[in-house]
Amino acid sequence: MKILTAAQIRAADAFTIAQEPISSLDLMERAANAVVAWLTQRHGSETPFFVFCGPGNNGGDGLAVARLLHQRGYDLHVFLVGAGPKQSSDFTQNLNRLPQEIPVTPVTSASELPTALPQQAVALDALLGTGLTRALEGPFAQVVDYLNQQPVPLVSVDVPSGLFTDAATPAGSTVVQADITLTFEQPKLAFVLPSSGPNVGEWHVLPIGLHPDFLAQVTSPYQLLVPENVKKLLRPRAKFSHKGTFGHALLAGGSYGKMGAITMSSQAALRAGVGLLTVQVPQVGYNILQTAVPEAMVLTDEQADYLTQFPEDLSRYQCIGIGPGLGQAEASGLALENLFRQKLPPLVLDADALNLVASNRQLRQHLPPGSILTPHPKEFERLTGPATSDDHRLQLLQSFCAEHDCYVVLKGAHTCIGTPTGDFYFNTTGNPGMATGGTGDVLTGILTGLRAQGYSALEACQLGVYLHGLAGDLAAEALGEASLVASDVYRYLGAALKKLSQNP
Ligand SMILES: NC(=O)C1=CN([C@@H]2O[C@H](COP(=O)(O)OP(=O)(O)OC[C@H]3O[C@@H](n4cnc5c(N)ncnc54)[C@H](O)[C@@H]3O)[C@@H](O)[C@H]2O)[C@@H](O)CC1
Ligand SMILES: [K+]
Repeated sequence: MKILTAAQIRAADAFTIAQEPISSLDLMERAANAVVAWLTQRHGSETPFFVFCGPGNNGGDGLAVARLLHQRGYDLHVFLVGAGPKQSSDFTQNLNRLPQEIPVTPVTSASELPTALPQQAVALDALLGTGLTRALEGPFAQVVDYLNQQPVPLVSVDVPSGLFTDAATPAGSTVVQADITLTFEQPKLAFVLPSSGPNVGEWHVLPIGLHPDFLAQVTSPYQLLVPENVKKLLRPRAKFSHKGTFGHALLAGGSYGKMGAITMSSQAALRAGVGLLTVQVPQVGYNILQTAVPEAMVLTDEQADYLTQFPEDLSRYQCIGIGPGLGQAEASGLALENLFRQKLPPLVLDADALNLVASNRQLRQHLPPGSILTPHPKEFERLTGPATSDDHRLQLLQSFCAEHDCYVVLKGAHTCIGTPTGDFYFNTTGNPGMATGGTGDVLTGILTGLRAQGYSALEACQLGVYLHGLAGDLAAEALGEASLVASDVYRYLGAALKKLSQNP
């Protein structure tokens, strides 16, 4: 699903209005009906709604929602901020349509607001949407500060007011802290970025029938990974297939005290469906691997406690995953340098393999093209230098992937896949329970297992990241978020694969 800029959304509105054709007032009515359908499914008519409207079309949405909720028997209170000569015509028309029984309070300062909203109420933020051009101040900022302190659910219409959708929101500015954001037709970039995402709360995309021709032809470097698209990547297993059909993966890593990491990667690669798995570990890992992962073949290093070499014949492997539990011994770095000089199958690099690459210019310069790197933000910044903002981090991601012709899976609440072509894919699965040691090792195993099966680097990233989060979601559903551990993620990988393949 494409993530569009505010300007593209305006163009989509205009195209729909001209081509469907539909008046902008009726399009607003459609948007308002979608919000009302969502709200009335979750709140009975005993819930009073307090609707805070700005002077533009976002405020117009709020007024239309207030009228439609009133028609359904809800108790409504409307507050107007900034209304006057600059109000939009659809706002004015909806204000004129508002039934007289709904109390309307113009607000020029916080003193005109009720001391506190009743606890059973829901507050609706329809102050400003995608038309935001500057940080909030004056009565807008005062009302937002007030709303953020109210002990009631705060639902933002389209966008939390004060949040810029596709540019950085100035630090320290006043922004609605929404519990829920009901956004129209397409998600916005700010929703998936770490500094702005928390303001959006739980977000839902409400279709309002923008013209499909426009949505099909508009281009955006930013996409969301949604099940409808990810599912198409899955390859069914043919009846006459055998273990050779599903590739042979090599995982390399582990060191004294860190054998769990490579063990979990191994489990994950197997659960991702790889046909054969060999694991290269220091000697300390031999018994551990053979016992914990009987399905894997194990090769041991000359060294007892850390890796100093890779197998000589690499031609039998369709993918090599390196890094989980590797450590940063100098000899391991030298082994990587030697490896990068050879003709290699596709690589997946994680954890200490990334730290070794970050601290060694030779390694960075000879990064094999087409590699998949899976850093968390700190590991990423070791590779690229510090990012000063979310936007800057995306720029660094784009230039790193282009320069090294590689795929970077930047891990986070909405993991972002950067590609050599400059396209970005944001994940939609996963939960805070996965913020626990070892889930990254599981991801490395999944990506290695998928790549070895013949999925392209981009397919493996999309499918792997999505399934990893989905497995975590299924695990959290069964076990709760707090006690979720990394091994639960690979244990639920089969269920995730099944769920994705059955998705309608
Ligand atoms: N036909 C359409 O265009 C549709 C628009 N929709 C709604 O329209 C919204 C966009 O509406 P608008 O473009 O009218 O913009 P907004 O309602 O977001 O903002 C209104 C106006 O406020 C002014 N403004 C910007 N920053 C401000 C600030 N910091 N303080 C005070 N005023 C400020 C600007 O002049 C802006 O045009 C969307 O977010 C969505 O809610 C929906 O009704 C769907 C259909
Ligand atoms: K809003």
